[in-house]
Amino acid sequence: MGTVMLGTEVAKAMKERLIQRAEAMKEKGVMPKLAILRVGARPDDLSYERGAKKRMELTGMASQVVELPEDVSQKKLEETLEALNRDTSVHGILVFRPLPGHLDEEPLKQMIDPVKDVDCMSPVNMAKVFAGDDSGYAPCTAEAVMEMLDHYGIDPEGKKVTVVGRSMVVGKPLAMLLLKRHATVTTCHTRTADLAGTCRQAQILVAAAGKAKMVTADMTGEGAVVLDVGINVDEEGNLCGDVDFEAVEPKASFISPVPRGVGSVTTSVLAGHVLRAAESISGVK
Ligand SMILES: Nc1nc(=O)c2c([nH]1)NC[C@@H]1CN(c3ccc(C(=O)N[C@@H](CCC(=O)O)C(=O)O)cc3)C=[N+]21
Repeated sequence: MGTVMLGTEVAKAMKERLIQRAEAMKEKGVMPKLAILRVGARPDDLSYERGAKKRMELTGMASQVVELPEDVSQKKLEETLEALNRDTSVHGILVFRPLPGHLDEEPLKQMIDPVKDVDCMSPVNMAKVFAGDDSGYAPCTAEAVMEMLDHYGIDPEGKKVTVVGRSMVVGKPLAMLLLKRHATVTTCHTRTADLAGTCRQAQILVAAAGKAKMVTADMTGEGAVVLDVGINVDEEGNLCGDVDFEAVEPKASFISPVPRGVGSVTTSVLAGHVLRAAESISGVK
């Protein structure tokens, strides 16, 4: 029987500190503000958007959603991002990804102001994550996994950690955050020869592949800590993770659910990044 790692509990613990910091900024005349740039209406984007707006509101900060149609032109998208870069009332910018297929993410990555880049889209921030320099912003979801481990007193130092997935939003940067904390990290992906065996070896197993219920009981070692980063939407429109929770839970020592797991911490990490951006842009703290 595994202890269920509730992201909602972790978020609750982070909330007071965020409120205090936001309050201090507001007393100095700065209202920290997040701008979300969304193209189209993917269900996972909308889920994140709901969570992020709620978290900003609960911690006393502002948010604004800029919505562009699914078929928006590259030019219009770039102009919109430029305008947010220049807007002095905006401290953090989050561009939902992946973008629709006809759009090119590359110029946006180069363009976003690294200081406002609260979800690590810019190569400047990504390079910092890889260098172990925490003066930039790591992707919020990758950092949320670390917050979950810390909250539940699980130290990755010296442990065998397997990360399933190598995306630039979670898998790859998370491997770097874990390495910084002295874990022995294995990254698995679609071409990994013995995926089940590699996962079974892990003391901490992180599922970030984006494939519903792909982590099964036979892939989980006895007593493993299992973190589910997957945000999938099933046929009925319900959120579900990358882990088959029912089957894996009896073998795990700790396991995070979806929803109310890592995703609910992601928005708290995001709110913290917006605060840090507001502090550095306005020069007050
Ligand atoms: N640049 C970028 N970075 C991302 O990290 C990113 C993205 N684009 N595009 C969309 C996906 C999806 N995603 C979620 C994060 C938190 C919740 C979340 O807070 N979920 C709540 C439920 C919220 C609700 O549905 O009301 C929960 O799990 O309990 C959901 C989805 C981040 N993504």
